[in-house]
Amino acid sequence: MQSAIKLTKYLKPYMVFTIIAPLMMVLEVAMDLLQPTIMKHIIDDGIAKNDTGYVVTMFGLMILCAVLGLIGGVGCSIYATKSAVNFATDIRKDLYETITYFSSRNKDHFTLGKLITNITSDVESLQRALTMLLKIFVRGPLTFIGAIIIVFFTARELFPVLLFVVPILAFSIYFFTKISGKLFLKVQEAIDQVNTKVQENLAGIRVVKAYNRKKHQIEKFTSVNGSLMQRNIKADQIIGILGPLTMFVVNIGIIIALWQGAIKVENGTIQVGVIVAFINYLMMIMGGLMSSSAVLMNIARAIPSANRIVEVLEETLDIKITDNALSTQLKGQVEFDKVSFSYIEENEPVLKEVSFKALPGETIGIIGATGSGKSTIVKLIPRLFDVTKGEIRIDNIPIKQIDLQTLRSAIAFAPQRATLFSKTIDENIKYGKDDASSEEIIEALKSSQAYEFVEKLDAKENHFITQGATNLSGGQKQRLAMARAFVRQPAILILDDTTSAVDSISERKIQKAIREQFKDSTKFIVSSKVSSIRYADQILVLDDGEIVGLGTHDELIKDNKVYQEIVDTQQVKGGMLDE
Ligand SMILES: Nc1ncnc2c1ncn2[C@@H]1O[C@H](COP(=O)(O)OP(=O)(O)OP(=O)(O)O)[C@@H](O)[C@H]1O
Repeated sequence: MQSAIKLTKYLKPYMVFTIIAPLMMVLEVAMDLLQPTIMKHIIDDGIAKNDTGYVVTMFGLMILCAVLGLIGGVGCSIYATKSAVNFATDIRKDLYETITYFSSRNKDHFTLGKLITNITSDVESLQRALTMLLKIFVRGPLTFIGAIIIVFFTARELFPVLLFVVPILAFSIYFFTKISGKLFLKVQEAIDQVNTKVQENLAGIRVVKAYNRKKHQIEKFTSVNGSLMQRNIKADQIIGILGPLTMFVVNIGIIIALWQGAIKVENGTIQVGVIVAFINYLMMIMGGLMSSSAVLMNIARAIPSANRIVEVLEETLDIKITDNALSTQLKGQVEFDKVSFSYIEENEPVLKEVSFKALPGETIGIIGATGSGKSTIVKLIPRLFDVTKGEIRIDNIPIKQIDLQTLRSAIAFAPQRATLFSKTIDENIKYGKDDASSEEIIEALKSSQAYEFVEKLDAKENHFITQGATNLSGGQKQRLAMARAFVRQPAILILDDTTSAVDSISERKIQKAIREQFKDSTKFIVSSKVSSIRYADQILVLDDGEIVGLGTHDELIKDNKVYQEIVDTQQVKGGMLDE
């Protein structure tokens, strides 16, 4: 419930709608409550006394009430929807923004399936609960209480029937709502599981096919889907009993009212109109109780959603934003000062006391065995993670004091896994620079050796990349990801193993382009291939998170054992593999 209260801040901008909606509903309920009483007067004072004028006047009053009720109902719907939809849209937007600030460590706290459920069905469930709350929460109790009061004053002779019917109705509704609330919670958990399975299976569809695991995956999906079905059936069956049961109780109430009413009419204690009005009010009481329980049920279902939403919104971001951070033009001198880093605090550091200095314009090659920490070093520069110990400085300023936007704008980062978006090639490249001209895009494509294949495509730069870039080869994806980095003309260029799927001739052309076009940028090239970093100004040799060698290729080959070993394993007669 606390989470739901926290989310009420999203209602503030729509307070006017949120207040008007229930007020309009009060108007509708008041008009509805008047109808049976008017009906009673038509029967007892109009029809029974043959007073046509009175009947016509009362019909007019009924129509007026109906119109006012209609205005109230429609108005309530409009304002309730405005409030709930805007409320949900703002929460969805904030959730999305928060998730975009998540570091990998933050993302690990939630599965992708959960985050998608969070941003879609959890928000939807809150929106539904709020709409119902604004529309029906006023209507339910008001109709219920209003009808009881009117019966007490206008049909007191039949009031004892209510004393019998209402407690049974209230207890049945409370009982079934409580049970079904718990069951619907389980349904929501099953929906989460189905979402996670679908997301996992679709993302890994090729692996599933390649390893012939289709049957296995279908079986797993069938199992979670079956569990969702069972839970849905159980919840729906329980809630399905409620409708007929309450109707049965009300019907018994009507029979008793007619029986008692008939005796009293015979005795002359009440008139027929009172019985008609009573039956109407009895139906209203049932409707009021049922709709109140539906709202309560929706609120009960929305509370776990609210908890999950708040959990994401309040996730402590790894990357802390400093107040008064510096926004300055960066030249690109990068210095690591005894930097240690652990992805998981209690685990052994992945980087241990790493120190080096890269001057603007220099090329730094980073080489080492798989898992030695190469990618981790470069991920610390744009603050995808923050160091655990030590300090990174750019242009002698600690990076935590540099405005994050300024820092990241000065860096072009092509990650190890080329990620492209389902947009055209042109739009994907513009991710690197919003206002890149066609000439700049072509230049970047040429530098990354992508131009040749792009030119052969029917739509050229407007070729649409499918989701997951399934319509491109691994090498093509890497070239486009590099073009996106190149178009930026950054102070710091980071290429994290971006040529693993690129042939050696193209790679040499890319290296040449980088040397010529990024003379002033500090360039970090991560690779497990000596041929990719051989001409770097400084090569960092990493072994198990430690720098075990720092120098040029010629220096390291003379006296660094680890580097020599790497070179030896990649050497073929007369030169380097891939050379
Ligand atoms: N997000 C993460 N969470 C936890 N551990 C991680 C994460 N990313 C990497 N690691 C671990 O950190 C260590 C260094 O990983 P890193 O990716 O920096 O190595 P690498 O030298 O770039 O390897 P490769 O050549 O295979 O790309 C590895 O042991 C890896 O398992």
